[in-house]
Amino acid sequence: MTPIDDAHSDMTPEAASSSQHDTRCGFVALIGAPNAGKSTLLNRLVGTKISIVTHKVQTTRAIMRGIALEGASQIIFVDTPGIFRPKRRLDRAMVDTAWGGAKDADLVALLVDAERGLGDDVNGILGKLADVRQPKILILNKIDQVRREVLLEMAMKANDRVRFEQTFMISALSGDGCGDFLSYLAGAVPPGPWLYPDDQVSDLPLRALAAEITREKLFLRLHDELPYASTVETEQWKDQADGSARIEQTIYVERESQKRIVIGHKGETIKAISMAARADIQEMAEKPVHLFLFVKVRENWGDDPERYREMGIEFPR
Ligand SMILES: Nc1nc2c(ncn2[C@@H]2O[C@H](COP(=O)(O)OP(=O)(O)OP(=O)(O)O)[C@@H](O)[C@H]2O)c(=O)[nH]1
Repeated sequence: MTPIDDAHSDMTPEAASSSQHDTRCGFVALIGAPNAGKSTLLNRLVGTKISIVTHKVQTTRAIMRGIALEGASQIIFVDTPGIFRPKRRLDRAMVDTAWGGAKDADLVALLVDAERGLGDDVNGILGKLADVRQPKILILNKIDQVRREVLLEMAMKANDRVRFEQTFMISALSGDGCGDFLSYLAGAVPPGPWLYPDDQVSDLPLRALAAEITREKLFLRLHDELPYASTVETEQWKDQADGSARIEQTIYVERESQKRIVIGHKGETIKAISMAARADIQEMAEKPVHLFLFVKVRENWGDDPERYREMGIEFPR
């Protein structure tokens, strides 16, 4: 018998039967080094494209949430920006945001790229995790690439350093082990009413998601030429009478030279970015989309705290 069943045993039969339908709801922070696979896992568990996966390291800046439903449980994921050694001011803000997300959550899940193993970055995170009070879960990801013995040794080493409630071995890419992880979370989040209607998979407004999609296309196309400090904002989203949406977005870069790169020869680059983004935004919005992209220079963008705040990043007080 689970503790919950015990608690019900002295209730009236009616109360006991209605409480069997009691819901659970909680926040799970996904913590991990850049490229550990957080976005891939989140996309899989939530079943819709919410967090953006790119091969560019450190692209997940703002905290994004995806909501998974499993049985009577609603699991709200807080996808954190990559935790890594801060260099610039923006980077430090990202790290603080990531740990802030962890402290507000009911559970903290550390996702480790098992292919890379327990390097300096993961060891640093393990050191900090020991001070986190919430129940902690270890997830070794990319098991499709790693031998079993290596995985077991890694799991043991990590568990020696931090008291994890549970260790999961998964492949976010193939889905192996992801269902077990989700079932575990469904039972681990606290009893309580759902915070979001069940058809709502993300609390990010469509405009922000649309901006993320364009930013993904921008990075996929220009990964080596553009600093990740470039950003995209949806300035206007108009649902039109014919059922389509007219969307205007601005790509902000730091220098004139970057503006030229984004636009490309005869506008070819921006056209390609726009076409790719439009296709994905259309799919997300489930309606035809007319996308208009503008490129503007915003100098010293990376040092402007107001910009971070708009992205949900707060500086420590
Ligand atoms: N082989 C393999 N590759 C994976 C797996 N999970 C993720 N990847 C790949 O790892 C890379 C990084 O994945 P992301 O999901 O973007 O990583 P992230 O942790 O969100 O990265 P940041 O946003 O930089 O923090 C991508 O190329 C994924 O396709 C897996 O289970 N197996």
